[in-house]
Amino acid sequence: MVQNKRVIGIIGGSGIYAIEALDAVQRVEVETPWGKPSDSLVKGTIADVDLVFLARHGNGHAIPPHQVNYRANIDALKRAGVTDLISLSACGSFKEALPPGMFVIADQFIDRTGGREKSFFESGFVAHVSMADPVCPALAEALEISCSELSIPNSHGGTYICIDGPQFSSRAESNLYKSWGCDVIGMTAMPEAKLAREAELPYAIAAMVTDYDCWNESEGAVEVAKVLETIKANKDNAAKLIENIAVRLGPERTPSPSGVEKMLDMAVITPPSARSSAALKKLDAVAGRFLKR
Ligand SMILES: CSC[C@H]1O[C@H](OP(=O)(O)O)[C@H](O)[C@@H]1O
Ligand SMILES: Nc1ncnc2[nH]cnc12
Repeated sequence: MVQNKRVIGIIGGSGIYAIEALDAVQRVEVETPWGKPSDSLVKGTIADVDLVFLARHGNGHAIPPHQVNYRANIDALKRAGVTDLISLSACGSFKEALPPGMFVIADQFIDRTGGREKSFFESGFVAHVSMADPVCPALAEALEISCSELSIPNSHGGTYICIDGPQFSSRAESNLYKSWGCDVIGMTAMPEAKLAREAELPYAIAAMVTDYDCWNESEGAVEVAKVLETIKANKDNAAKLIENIAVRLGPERTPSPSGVEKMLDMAVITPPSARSSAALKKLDAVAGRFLKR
């Protein structure tokens, strides 16, 4: 059964390592069948809405994007009862119309990463989820309305291309991605959004533009110091956005219009007789609803 009580999961990216507005804060260490998440989960409430926060790059930003344990992060949040997942990320921009400080509520992704664990489903339990519309339209719309209400510059829709990093792109790559029509670039939304889908979690992303990548020669190349400066200048906006979205979404939820909460009903191909007990054991949280039907 789809849960009615809402628990908002927030994954904080570069520069977002805590939520100051959280009340009744509890830090919880979690272990998952996929290993340890990036950090302890921080549970709390804002205006009677339950939230669970996770710092994607861990305490002190010690985990680089290509070594984040994305499976453990999504499993841990699912295990903690999260029903709606919002990612906050820093990103580069390919468009003059998306300048630094703009929050891009991306709704499509291009995955250029390799060597990352991208699925919960392995030998003994095979499933193919749809990534046609990877973002929950209701969460994305709520992000847009919250940004607008707070006068945070925002743009709804757009394609986020995810590279492995940790190096920024070469100018040739940057020009290529721009020519593909990508809007923004980052290093973390993949496989995060894929795994959220496999875990039947509605997902949306607010990607804060911090730079123009390097296609825009008049701006020079990307540097971490400049990225951090932009994040610092817009950090209050991220904090206000989290508070506003919690109040807007409220403590009770209705199912996502995307139907993601029942995604596995259409995706699993391995019949019960061919499923391995080892695979099933690891899927107790991620595929719990499906397996208990
Ligand atoms: C500090 S610049 C590069 C770094 O920032 C972004 O991280 P996140 O998405 O977690 O905010 C980008 O993806 C890179 O990991
Ligand atoms: N230009 C860029 N490329 C990849 N990840 C980023 N994160 C912030 N800016 C970025």
